[in-house]
Amino acid sequence: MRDLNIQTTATSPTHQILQIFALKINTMSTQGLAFTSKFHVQNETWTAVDSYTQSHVHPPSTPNHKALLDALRNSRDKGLPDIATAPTVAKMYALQCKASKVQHALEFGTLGAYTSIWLATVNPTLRVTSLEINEHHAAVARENLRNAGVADRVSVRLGAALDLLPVLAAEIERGEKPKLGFVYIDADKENNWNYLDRVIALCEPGAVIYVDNIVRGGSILDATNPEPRAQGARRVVEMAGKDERVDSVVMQFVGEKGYDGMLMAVVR
Ligand SMILES: C[S@@+](CC[C@H](N)C(=O)[O-])C[C@H]1O[C@@H](n2cnc3c(N)ncnc32)[C@H](O)[C@@H]1O
Repeated sequence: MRDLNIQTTATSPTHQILQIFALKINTMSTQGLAFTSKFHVQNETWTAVDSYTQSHVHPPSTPNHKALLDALRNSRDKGLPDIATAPTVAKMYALQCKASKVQHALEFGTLGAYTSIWLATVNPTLRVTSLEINEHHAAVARENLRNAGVADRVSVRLGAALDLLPVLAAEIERGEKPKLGFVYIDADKENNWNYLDRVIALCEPGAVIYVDNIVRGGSILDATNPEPRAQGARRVVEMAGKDERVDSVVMQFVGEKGYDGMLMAVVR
């Protein structure tokens, strides 16, 4: 608890239930791969709940189960960092696209295309554009997308997202691509606000934009934290709250990847 400054007593229900460990612990995840928390906060109960619920709502018999597991394994084998979006969260994004009948989704930060594979496999007609600055990540992502059978609908673009965005904007402007119905911001956190600010104009009304890693184990509360990613989380929340183009909310969550949360902004 020392890292988070959360007030519980040794005998409080919160303490008994949560048992937050400041040390990294490895427990088996929902997909049989061990995850470690980015924020050094993991909890056996959170992981067990994810594991139990996912075994029912996303059992191994689900068509995309193997492709997702293969993508995680291949990414790990090829040396990508263990920072893919949690399975429950990625599935929630895929279901969000399904519920909103999204035609075109944009992701900032592809890594090994784990979320892109979720989006494209759950939504058979969805087109995904994903922006990635790291050449090796992009190469592994393309390989994973081919293996998952969705490479024809997911376009991984190599470069800095701020440079790639105007190219996509011109394509949308010319009518070569539909406006965006879903956006997932999960790249360099320092640019969270720059991405949100610039992408709104590319979205259709009602589009949903998520910004990941906002709560960061509670460290969003620390205004004095000089860490640029922590400041990036605070800035996007503060700026989105003032922005008349969107309605926003921050949702906290816990799970096998620890304690975090996302900003959701809906375009007016
Ligand atoms: C947290 S990972 C993305 C995880 C991925 N969204 C998923 O669900 O598995 C962040 C990725 O953003 C990429 N990235 C960092 N800075 C970037 C930038 N300026 N433009 C594009 N991608 C960037 C990193 O190379 C990394 O692959």
